[in-house]
Amino acid sequence: MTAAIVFDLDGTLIDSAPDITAAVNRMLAAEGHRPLDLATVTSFVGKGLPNLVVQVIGHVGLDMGRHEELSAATLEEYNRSNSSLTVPYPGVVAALERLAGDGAALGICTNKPEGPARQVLADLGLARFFDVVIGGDSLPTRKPEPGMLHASFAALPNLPRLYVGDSEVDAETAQNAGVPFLLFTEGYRKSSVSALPHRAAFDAFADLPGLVAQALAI
Ligand SMILES: O=C(O)COP(=O)(O)O
Ligand SMILES: [Mg+2]
Repeated sequence: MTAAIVFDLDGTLIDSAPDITAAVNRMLAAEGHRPLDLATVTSFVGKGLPNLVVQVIGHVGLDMGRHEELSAATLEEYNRSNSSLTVPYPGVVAALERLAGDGAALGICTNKPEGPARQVLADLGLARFFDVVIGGDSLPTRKPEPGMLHASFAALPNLPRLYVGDSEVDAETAQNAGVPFLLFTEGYRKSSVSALPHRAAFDAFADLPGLVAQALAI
């Protein structure tokens, strides 16, 4: 099976919301605010760090005029510790090993800033699988604009393309880029599975290699 397969990161390959929440809460603590719970912060993940901070500011009633400063503070807190509470979803490593072993070229297209994305991939032993990592600050646009996904595939061999993600943003990005979308249902999506356009959906990474083979056979 030869394919170019690009993955979203947060909520798709890794459950990173606990470290993101901890970073947000360290920023809030420095502002004298009580912590937010995991579900609240998780609901803010998906459109990149600047958007997450917009939502945090709105939620707790901080001054939106301080967005840039609070974004920098949140990123600094996240960079201080971004993989201690973060784990790959079950079966991710085995699925990536299988896909790579079958000859697939793999990439990452995440709205997380590129620096911490690379750091977390390295810390969790996942960096070796990926020939390209495009982050939310790598290009002038971010998902759901199609540019990041186009750039990810452009860095990989010219093979049949698949994009794997967990969220509304990913489904929209795949549509905008004209790439078949495989939806991981156990990440951070807010809509029902049926509301998100997808070629196939899966809730366990053990099923991914089979779904990829099916998608390529169409
Ligand atoms: O940082 C975010 O907002 C989400 O990142 P993702 O694109 O890997 O889901
Ligand atoms: Mg995601």
